[in-house]
Order: sequence, then C-alpha cells, then structure tokens
Amino acid sequence: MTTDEWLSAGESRSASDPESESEAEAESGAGVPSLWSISDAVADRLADAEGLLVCLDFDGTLAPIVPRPEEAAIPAATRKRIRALNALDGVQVAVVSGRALTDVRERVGLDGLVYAGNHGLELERGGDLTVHPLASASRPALRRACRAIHARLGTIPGCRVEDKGVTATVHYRDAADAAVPAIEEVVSTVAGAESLRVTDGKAVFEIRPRIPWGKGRIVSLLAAEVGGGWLPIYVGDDTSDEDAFGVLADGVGIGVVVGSPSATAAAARLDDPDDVATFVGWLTARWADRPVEVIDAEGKRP
Ligand SMILES: O=P(O)(O)OC[C@H]1O[C@H](O[C@H]2O[C@H](CO)[C@@H](O)[C@H](O)[C@H]2O)[C@H](O)[C@@H](O)[C@@H]1O
Repeated sequence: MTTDEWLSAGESRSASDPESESEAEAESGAGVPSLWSISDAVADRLADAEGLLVCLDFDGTLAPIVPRPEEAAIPAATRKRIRALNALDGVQVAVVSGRALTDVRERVGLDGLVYAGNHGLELERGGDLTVHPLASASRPALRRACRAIHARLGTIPGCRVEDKGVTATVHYRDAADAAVPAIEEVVSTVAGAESLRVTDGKAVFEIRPRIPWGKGRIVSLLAAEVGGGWLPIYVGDDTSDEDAFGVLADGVGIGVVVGSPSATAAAARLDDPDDVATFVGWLTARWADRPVEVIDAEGKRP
C-alpha cells in the first residue's frame, strides 16, 4: 500500500479525534448471544455471500492468554484449521493483532494470509509489508517514551515495557494491584508529553501514535478491497477489537467476541480460543459444503 493509499483510507475521519474509531454503541456483554445459538442465521449469511473475509485477533483469540507474552502460542490444531479455511475458494483469512507484524506472523506461521500488526498500522499482503506513514513518523517519540517509562518503572516487579516499533505495550499482569495506578500515571504522563495516546487492554496499557487508526479501520479497508458481496467476520477478545466490532455492527458483517466482556459491540460470543478453533472448523465445513450456483452459458440461473 502506498503512502497516498494509507492517508486517503484515513481521510474521512478527523485526525484530531483519534478516539473516534469506535462507532457502534457498546452494549452489555451479558446480552450477547452465543454464536452457536445463532448459527442458523450465520449459515444463512454464508449462503448469501460471494466470499468470506475472516479476520482473527491473536492473543486471547487464537492463542490462550499466558503471563509472559513471548510464550503465547497458537495450538497446532488451530493452525491446521486456519490453513484449511484459507485454502478454500472465495475465502481470505486475515490475522489482525496488536503485536508487531513480524512477531505475529512468525507465531501464526502460515503463508497466504493477510497480516495486520500493531493494531492495523502495519499491513502485509502477498509479501508486501507497508507501515502507516504517520506511524512511522512517530517512531522516535515512541522510542523516547519507552526509554522514559522503563527508567521510571523498571524497578517495579512484574512491570515490563514491550517496544513494538510503531506502538508499545506496558504489561502489568505480574505487578501488584497496588502498583497499577502509579504505572498508569507514569504511562499517561510520558505518552502525553510525546503527543502519543494510551489505550488499555488485558493487563496492559498500549501506547499508540495519535492518529485515527485502529483495527476497525484496517478491517474496513480489507472489506472494501474484497468487495461488497463478501461477508466480513471478525473474532477478537479485547478492548482494541471493539473498533472492528463497531465497523461490522448493524449487519455490515459479524463481530464475535471471545469471553464475556462487560460491554461489547459484537453480535455474538464464543467462550475461549478452543471455541474459536471449533468455529473456524465450522466455517470451513459450511463454506465447503455450500451449494455451487449454476449459471448457464447465457448467464441465466436454470
Ligand atoms: O491484538 P492481540 O493480538 O490480542 O494483541 C494484544 C496484545 O497481546 C499481547 O498481550 C496480551 O497477551 C499476553 C500473552 O498472553 C498477556 O501476557 C498480556 O497480559 C495480554 O495483554 C501482546 O504482548 C501485546 O503486545 C499485544 O498488544
């Protein structure tokens, strides 16, 4: 993707309002139906679709959450199911992660997928990796922020700074609960001084460039590319995935949240990464079995 394409894909929103990514109202997660309770309706959407764009988050969705980020791994059976789904005609699987793109691509370990890293600021299709130009410009500020945060928080047990190039994550999963407000204060002060923004996630603070771009924007971009007849599906478990659920709300696609969040814009939920693997297998079987439309030489349906 060229610089112009990145910038024009973002121009419909105000650059001064980076938080404007989430559009749909989040509703109580308790009211979201299990995906399996609405599987007939999902099957109907599949039957009507010309193609399937299946976007999958990584941590907490494909890989179970673990205390140390470097130990997160996708089960072999899940990898096999994703490969089978992506091999079908009319299907494109995309992995959309907060991790750096090279990190998540290596952990998934499959060719032929679309990979979006750093919450969609990096995109790779067919071996062509590009980075949002405004995010690239923020790298020096991000690096300074990582150093400053590490200098101030490096002595807090269980607190770690993960520099991912165009975003960073401050982990506090192993820190004492009592230390979290002080960690948040330091992260927010340092990021603010560098004109970066802070979002939250599962036992993390994410530091991101102050531009209106997130997982929702990348899902919109991918959905526009495959075409209006394709059905976009997004499966994710964390706060940053709400952006993607938001753009797929109101029947645009199907957002599926993993777990039971207190509020979500997703249309359905799955229990855990094992349930996600089952869903990937179910999609594969449904798509492979769907009736092939017959059109005669004159372009008519008999
Ligand atoms: O968008 P994702 O693919 O879900 O990535 C979001 C963040 O995931 C990682 O952190 C999370 O998973 C860790 C390993 O299970 C866990 O220890 C941590 O508490 C979670 O927040 C990753 O380390 C971050 O860089 C990603 O932004």
